[in-house]
Amino acid sequence: MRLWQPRTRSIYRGAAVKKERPAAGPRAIAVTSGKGGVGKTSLVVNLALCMSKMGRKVTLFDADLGLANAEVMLGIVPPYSLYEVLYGNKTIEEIAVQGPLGIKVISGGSGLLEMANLDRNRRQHLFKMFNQCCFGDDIILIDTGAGISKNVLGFVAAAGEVIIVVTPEPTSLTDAYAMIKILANFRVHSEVSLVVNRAADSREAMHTLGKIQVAANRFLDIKLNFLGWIPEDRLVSQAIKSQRPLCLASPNAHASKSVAGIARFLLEGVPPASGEGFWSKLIGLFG
Ligand SMILES: Nc1ncnc2c1ncn2[C@@H]1O[C@H](COP(=O)(O)OP(=O)(O)OP(=O)(O)O)[C@@H](O)[C@H]1O
Repeated sequence: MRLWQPRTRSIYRGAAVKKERPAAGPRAIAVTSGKGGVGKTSLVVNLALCMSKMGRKVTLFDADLGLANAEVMLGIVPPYSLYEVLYGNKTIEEIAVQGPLGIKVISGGSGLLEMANLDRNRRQHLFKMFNQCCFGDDIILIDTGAGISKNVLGFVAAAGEVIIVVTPEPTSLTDAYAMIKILANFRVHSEVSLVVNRAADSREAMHTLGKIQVAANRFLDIKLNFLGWIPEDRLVSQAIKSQRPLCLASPNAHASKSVAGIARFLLEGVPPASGEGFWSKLIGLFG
């Protein structure tokens, strides 16, 4: 499987160009944050649904170790996780659960911890199963979990694109910057995309973006792409409480419209170059 490299684009949103999916396989996008609780899972879930509404075949890989929040937000209960694939004779297809609008959900669960202990044959086997399960997809969205652990960085490194979610809070900014710094210093990605969540208004969003951009320009060799901002919206919390994703429960909410805009931008931007496949890279990194 091959996947796309991050896009080259200025920090400000520009004219969108229709993007075609490469024949070789899905585009893998890791969504991460540095700090926890900034709205990463909420973005992944709603992005997946918006992309599905736009006619794309989407797999959501819940790689948030121990916190299967994406499933809770979607109101689904996958009976199995990657653990049963590794130790219980299940295939990835068997553990994948159909979510709303036909999105496919793969739960990493405790199997994520076991990936580091696989021998060569089992790694190859797992890679083949991932490929079979996701080959026909357009997009794999990965909810990586927060922090800068080996596990999170493994998923971020394996994906062709990375989105970092940041809020205007100083702690979120600091942690997002720390993540960007690691990606830049270890040359994991030459560019990353940013989404500012929970901003009071566009001014606050731009201010937040500006702070990261100034520091990155000064100290880091990495390109930042701005995908958009999502306002503070009480309907986000209501949707989570009712376990009905925001863009389905309240498609006209401000936050829903913002996520839909981000999905459009991601799908209709400039086509990036192909790269190595997400699953093979991931399994190599963990092996
Ligand atoms: N735009 C928003 N407006 C208001 N509240 C929001 C918004 N986005 C997220 N939240 C709230 O923030 C909380 C955390 O959201 P979420 O679980 O998506 O974050 P996370 O970054 O995935 O967290 P974790 O690090 O635990 O995985 C939720 O309770 C949600 O209601």
